[in-house]
Amino acid sequence: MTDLFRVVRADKGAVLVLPADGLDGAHDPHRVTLDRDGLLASEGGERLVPTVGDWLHVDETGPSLRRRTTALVRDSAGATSRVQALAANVDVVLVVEHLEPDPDLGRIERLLTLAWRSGATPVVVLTKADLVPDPEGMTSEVEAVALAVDVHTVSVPTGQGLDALRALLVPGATLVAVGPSGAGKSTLVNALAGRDVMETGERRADGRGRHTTTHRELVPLAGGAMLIDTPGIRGVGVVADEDALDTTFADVAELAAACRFADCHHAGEPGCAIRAALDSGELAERRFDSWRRLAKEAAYQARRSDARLRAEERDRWKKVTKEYQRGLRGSGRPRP
Ligand SMILES: Nc1nc2c(ncn2[C@@H]2O[C@H](COP(=O)(O)OP(=O)(O)OP(=O)(O)O)[C@@H](O)[C@H]2O)c(=O)[nH]1
Ligand SMILES: [Zn+2]
Repeated sequence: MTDLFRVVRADKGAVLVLPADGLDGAHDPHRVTLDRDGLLASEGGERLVPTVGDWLHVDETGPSLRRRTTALVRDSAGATSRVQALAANVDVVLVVEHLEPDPDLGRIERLLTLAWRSGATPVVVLTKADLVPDPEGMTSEVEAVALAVDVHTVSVPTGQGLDALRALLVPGATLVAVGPSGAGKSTLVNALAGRDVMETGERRADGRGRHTTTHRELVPLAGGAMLIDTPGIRGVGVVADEDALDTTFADVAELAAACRFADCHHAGEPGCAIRAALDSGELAERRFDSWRRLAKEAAYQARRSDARLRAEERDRWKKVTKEYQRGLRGSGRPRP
């Protein structure tokens, strides 16, 4: 017997799963307990921490994670820890940002980089259009930094822009909403689901403190699409790989490629196309700084992950050598 399940929620010691043929929301999820290390075998051979959106294959030999088609990963703190998968097998990443207070362009760029890195398609959703006098003008400002990305401006109370988002909910599609706390992710998920599946800030405006989403959860929608709500991401350690950065900042990458020196630091070298664009106003200082900050993080993460790989390789060899020596001892031959 083989069966396919989808992880709808991942907790510390267990995951909740729904059968692939029962993702219509009519079933109660099953609980799959994890072993003490919280890992599961995967198709690729590695043991992984399961995350929401993962497909779980179960047969006589036990559960095993299917290879992820896409993965939204963030940098987890600590020098030895690996990246943490926030969601897997996602088709569209909704980068949710409020219009009131003012949208944070740097945060949008950061989350777009996270989204591009995942392999899924990013879409920007600007919420609370009902609270600002000029949503169109603000949308244009965001469009100018979200290159090649669709930007939708919505309001849940008025229903503005929701149909355009519903068009993304094609059967079988998985969408994940990311953004800061209070951006309106849960409100949006509820509006798209047509029922209150996630608690929102509104519900506990009763003095018991504002509700904030505390866990990630996959919500199967009636039309066959699936939506993942995530807790507000505060200063996410974006795992910014270079390709993702070059996509988010295609304009900056193009300029940098036109600098006279291939290793230009854009710090006053002759023939620097970036400097020229900053001077002419073609490139905004804010955007350049945002790119530089993320590029620095990417370089740091790359060095750290190299160091980790080297350490793992060293450990592996230590083990191999030890086993070899043990083997020699066992065979009665002299140790080298
Ligand atoms: N006026 C207005 N308020 C909205 C809109 N969308 C969300 N809100 C309000 O904004 C507050 C925060 O919304 P949530 O949906 O809880 O935000 P969230 O992004 O899920 O926040 P976390 O769970 O903390 O990550 C709530 O009081 C919502 O009612 C909107 O389109 N217009
Ligand atoms: Zn330069």
